[in-house]
Amino acid sequence: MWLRCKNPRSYLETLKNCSKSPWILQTSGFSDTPFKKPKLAPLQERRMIDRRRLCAKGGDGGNGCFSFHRSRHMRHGKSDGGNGGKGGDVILECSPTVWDLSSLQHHINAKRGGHGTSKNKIGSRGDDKVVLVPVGTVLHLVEGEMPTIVEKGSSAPLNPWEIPPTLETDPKEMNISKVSSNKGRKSTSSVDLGYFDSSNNEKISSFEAKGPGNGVSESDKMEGSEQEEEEEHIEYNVAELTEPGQRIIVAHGGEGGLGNVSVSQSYKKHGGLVNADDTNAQEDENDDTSSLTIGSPGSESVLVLELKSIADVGLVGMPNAGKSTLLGALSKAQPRIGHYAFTTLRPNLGNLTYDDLSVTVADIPGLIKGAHENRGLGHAFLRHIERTRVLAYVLDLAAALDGRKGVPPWEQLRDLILELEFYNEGLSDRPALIVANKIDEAGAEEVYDELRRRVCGVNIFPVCAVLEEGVGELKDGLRMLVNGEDSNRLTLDDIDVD
Ligand SMILES: Nc1nc2c(ncn2[C@@H]2O[C@H](COP(=O)(O)OP(=O)(O)OP(=O)(O)O)[C@@H](O)[C@H]2O)c(=O)[nH]1
Repeated sequence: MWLRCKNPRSYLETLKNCSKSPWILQTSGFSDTPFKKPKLAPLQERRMIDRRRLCAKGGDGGNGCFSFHRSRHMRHGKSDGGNGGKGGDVILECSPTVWDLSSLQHHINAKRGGHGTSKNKIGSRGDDKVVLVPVGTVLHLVEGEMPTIVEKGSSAPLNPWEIPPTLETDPKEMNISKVSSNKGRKSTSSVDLGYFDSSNNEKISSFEAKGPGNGVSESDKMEGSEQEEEEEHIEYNVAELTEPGQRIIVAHGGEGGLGNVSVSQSYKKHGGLVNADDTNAQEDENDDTSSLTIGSPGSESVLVLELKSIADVGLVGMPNAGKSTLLGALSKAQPRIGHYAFTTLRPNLGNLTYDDLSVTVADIPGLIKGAHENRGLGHAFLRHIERTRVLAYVLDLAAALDGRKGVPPWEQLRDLILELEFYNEGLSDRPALIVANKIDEAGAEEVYDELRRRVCGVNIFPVCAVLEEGVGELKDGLRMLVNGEDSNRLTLDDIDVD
């Protein structure tokens, strides 16, 4: 039986019911095809995003409360305003479930801390904003504080009712005092500020910067000329997220303001307040310390996140050389395989297991001549090769056979090395071997012999990835490379093109 629906709502209702009944649905157009084909996302949208700019802002601290306890018997009661809560941090967490940076927002703000209230109630701590990033994310700092990594320390619980220490009048120490005053509430959170004292149950250390710009203090930056300030100064590789579960704070929450309990304790300590019940004294206190009750703003930072795959072996080759097929033959990975170029749009990872060793293999999207000038899929993927220990050049023996438009394997090899070197000098300088793929094709044997004559210095493995022929020998070759038993490298001098 056919159903006819003109109203889209009733169409949906009918669609729902349709799954329960054997009836066939016909849309208002009365076409023969009952359902429309889902639209595929355009190619641009499916591309891997492996570089993203991120603006992070920690939550502002909550304000301290200025209140006095009053009752029928006590007209001018004691101070009872609680401290404001600390703002939340913006945290990046390394997760193996995330493939690329496409799900990352450009602006990330953590929640602000709650305000303190009367009866000495401390404001709630602002929620942290935890953002998942892929394994192998590298951070470059454009603006703001250096990120801090979170190291789990002793899990001894803190007393949440610990009374905050009094305020120091020294403005330099004041900040530290304010941080310490949050110790009681900190125990509820897994992460907190980097400058907590060692008695804390979590110790957070600053990252050692690896780039040339490291060590430049804030004051040094301020001294720079105006022109320099206008230019974007990036500190490269300030931190790396390489292990699942690793966390890093990129923007700290602001400290909560002091409630008048903490303020008046300090006042008494320094002789400013003689009698807490004295109204004039309370007014003086109000004037001098009102600024201290305001929570400090959360820190801000601008970062560039860059994804670099981490693998032991990188499969490098021209499009259609058979890299994905080879990855499937070497490991249990099931990458997309197609007879057209650029089937692989993002690096695929596979695990190659030996009895005593496990090796990660990355299938890097195809490179073409001019990739470093952003031709083909561009040079975005060349950065993944930086994070591989050894290289396997996958060459298509059949690319130039039978009048096909491809180039012979030795030219493929030369172009690949040139692309790597154009992108980053020395990128090809790592232990390597050659996979001569598609040996099953007619005429490929002769091309293979020619390849052996023209290329020296590294091992060449004839392979048919589709039929998994020669894969066992290749596995042994890769194992020797990863172990360090074979450290042969390939240079342009080893290739005879003409
Ligand atoms: N005859 C033959 N064909 C192969 C062999 N290996 C792969 N192919 C075919 O070559 C085509 C390309 O294979 P892919 O594995 O997608 O190649 P790729 O290098 O990953 O391609 P990109 O994704 O464009 O980088 C497919 O049609 C495969 O079936 C082989 O050993 N012999």
